[in-house]
Amino acid sequence: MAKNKFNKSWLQDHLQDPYVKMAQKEGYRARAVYKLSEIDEQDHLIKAGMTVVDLGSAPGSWSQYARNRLTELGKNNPQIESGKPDGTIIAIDILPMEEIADVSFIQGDFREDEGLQALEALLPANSGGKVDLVLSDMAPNLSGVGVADAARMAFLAEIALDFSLVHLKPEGALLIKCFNGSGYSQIVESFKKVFKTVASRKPKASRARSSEIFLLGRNLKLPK
Ligand SMILES: C[S@@+](CC[C@H](N)C(=O)[O-])C[C@H]1O[C@@H](n2cnc3c(N)ncnc32)[C@H](O)[C@@H]1O
Repeated sequence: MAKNKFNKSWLQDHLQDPYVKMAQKEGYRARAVYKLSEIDEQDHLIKAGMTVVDLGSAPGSWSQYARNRLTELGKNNPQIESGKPDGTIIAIDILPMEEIADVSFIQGDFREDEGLQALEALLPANSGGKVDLVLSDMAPNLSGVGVADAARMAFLAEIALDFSLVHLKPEGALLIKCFNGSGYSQIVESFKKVFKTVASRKPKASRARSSEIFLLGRNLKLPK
């Protein structure tokens, strides 16, 4: 198909997409928010008082969602100022992200020491620098070469897992985006070594034709 024909049909699909329309109506920056919201509704990921790390956060809909949920939960806590979240959100992306109130954002590469250290410096000291929930919607720029793209995706999954091993609380959780193709079963095996429970999720907002799938690990296996 000619390139501009492909772009036209993508644009048409995008404009007709009910999740795009809903995101615009509800003030979210991306339709991706409905992937996280469906998983959160099913798995009750976000709870009051949590420290949440959002890897690959731009344009920001997952951070917006986390902030909205924590603010909703903050209404039950008299110690939380009205309209403020009961919790902490720290986000990182290579790309710039427009400010979101109460979200600390670092523009940096999570694969690089500099980006990682900037993120670690923001982890709240009052919880010993420990985190309750790591979210990763990180995705590499796709080259179209399946094996190379899968390897880049697998690497992002691996470093999100390494970060979680060091920084999650024992009862913490990690949710990552993967491709259900080459390398996926190895990522699942790595998750099973680290977490007591591992589940895959394909939310309705994740297009059926996409090999995208989300992997959720909960409760770290403590060293014996
Ligand atoms: C699908 S988008 C995330 C959408 C976001 N969850 C939202 O709801 O708005 C994937 C993001 O991952 C980011 N990303 C990819 N590799 C990264 C890396 N190594 N470090 C930081 N961000 C990365 C990309 O720049 C991109 O903005």
